[in-house]
Amino acid sequence: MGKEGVKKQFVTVLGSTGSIGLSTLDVISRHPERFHVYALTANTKVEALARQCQQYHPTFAVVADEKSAVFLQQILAKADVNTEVLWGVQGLCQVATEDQVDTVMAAIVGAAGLEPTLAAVYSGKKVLLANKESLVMAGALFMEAVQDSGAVLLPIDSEHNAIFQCLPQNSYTESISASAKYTSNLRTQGIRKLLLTGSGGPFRQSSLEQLQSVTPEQACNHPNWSMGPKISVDSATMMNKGLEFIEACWMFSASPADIEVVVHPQSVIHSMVEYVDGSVLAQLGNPDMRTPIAHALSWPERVESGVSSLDIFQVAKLDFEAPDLDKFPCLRLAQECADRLPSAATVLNAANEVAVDAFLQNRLPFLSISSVIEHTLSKIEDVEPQSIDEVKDIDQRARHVAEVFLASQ
Ligand SMILES: NC(=O)C1=CN([C@@H]2O[C@H](COP(=O)(O)OP(=O)(O)OC[C@H]3O[C@@H](n4cnc5c(N)ncnc54)[C@H](OP(=O)(O)O)[C@@H]3O)[C@@H](O)[C@H]2O)C=CC1
Ligand SMILES: CC(=O)[C@@H](O)[C@H](O)COP(=O)(O)O
Ligand SMILES: [Mn+2]
Repeated sequence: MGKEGVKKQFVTVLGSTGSIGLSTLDVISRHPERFHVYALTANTKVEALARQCQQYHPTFAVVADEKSAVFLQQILAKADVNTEVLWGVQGLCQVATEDQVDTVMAAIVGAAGLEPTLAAVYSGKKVLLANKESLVMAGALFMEAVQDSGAVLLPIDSEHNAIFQCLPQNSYTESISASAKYTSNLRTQGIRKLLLTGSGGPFRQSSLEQLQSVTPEQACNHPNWSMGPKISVDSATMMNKGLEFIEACWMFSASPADIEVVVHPQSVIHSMVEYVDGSVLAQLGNPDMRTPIAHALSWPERVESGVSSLDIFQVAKLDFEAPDLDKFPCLRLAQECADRLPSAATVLNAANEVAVDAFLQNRLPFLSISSVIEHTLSKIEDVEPQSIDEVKDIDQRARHVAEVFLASQ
């Protein structure tokens, strides 16, 4: 028990060296009586992970491979830190499922997060989902696993966390227990639609001609949020809003027709829920991920997050626009996938990861990201995957098609 009579949560942070990982540790540090860091994980930033181990003394730390594990062990031995070092996907799954773990922050970027996040779900953990790609690529099977295991799935993505906060009490638990794909039960709860807000990214006001020559540095310069490179590029193409559209369909058992994307350049309203009586509930706050992280970590209670008060007088003005689907075809492609069989979203996600990676390495122009995705979607037939192995196979095939197309450009 902690000081306040609250049972201490043992937390595994998957992706602790990333942007969400760092914000999570910042919130956790403010409440040592509530949270204990059980395990931390990184991919390549071994020295950063070593510093985190020196600060939080987790039971386990996980890195990508054996060589990195040996390097980390050496640093920790010199610093007299008694953390056990594991490596690879097996290590990630172990720290996501250990009996002592109450809560798993799923903050690895991309498809690499699928296995450990699902492992946490299968073990019935409280899963704080930042890794939207895992839900996009395996939506139906992921949500089935949540229902079967009794895991508590809480949204970290700021928009989904905002929607969650604006839903009627208990409705989220009900929506999670709905079984079939997008069995929209929103209407039975008096909800007319979900309004998913997005900033429009750094190129909201750029012309198509200007977009031809934008650089990775410009694409990663988000106007409101400080995030990792992959999601920053996704925001710049508005694929982030497309992935979030699919994420919201699965998470809230909503049909694509129930969700409207609204461009809101200030990122002060983080999303809204419209009810049949005309009421629209919104969640507002400064654009700082420590708010949704603190909300989910302490749910159903509230704790201080370190985020300053929203100065509504300084904000003064809130703007709204419809998205421009000609300038941002990635959003259109993702919305189309939401209406197709689930494998389409798996293919979309895989092709997007390949294309974004190529763009970040200056191997692909910004405007060709959507071409890679459109081509890959046209080459792989839509199916309803029956297992995670089938999802992984579709993901691999899509990556191959996207790479071959890239090489031909
Ligand atoms: N950043 C944000 O504000 C938001 C992020 N999200 C989502 O959260 C997730 C994380 O985003 P973000 O924190 O920005 O990303 P970052 O790139 O900042 O961090 C990613 C983390 O994942 C680790 N990682 C990367 N590749 C692998 C791999 N193959 N195996 C194991 N670990 C890996 C990284 O390790 P290392 O540091 O060693 O490379 C790092 O710890 C994404 O899915 C994103 O869409 C959602 C909403 C907001
Ligand atoms: C903070 C967060 O949740 C991001 O997903 C954010 O929404 C990205 O900004 P865009 O709204 O520009 O995609
Ligand atoms: Mn978001």
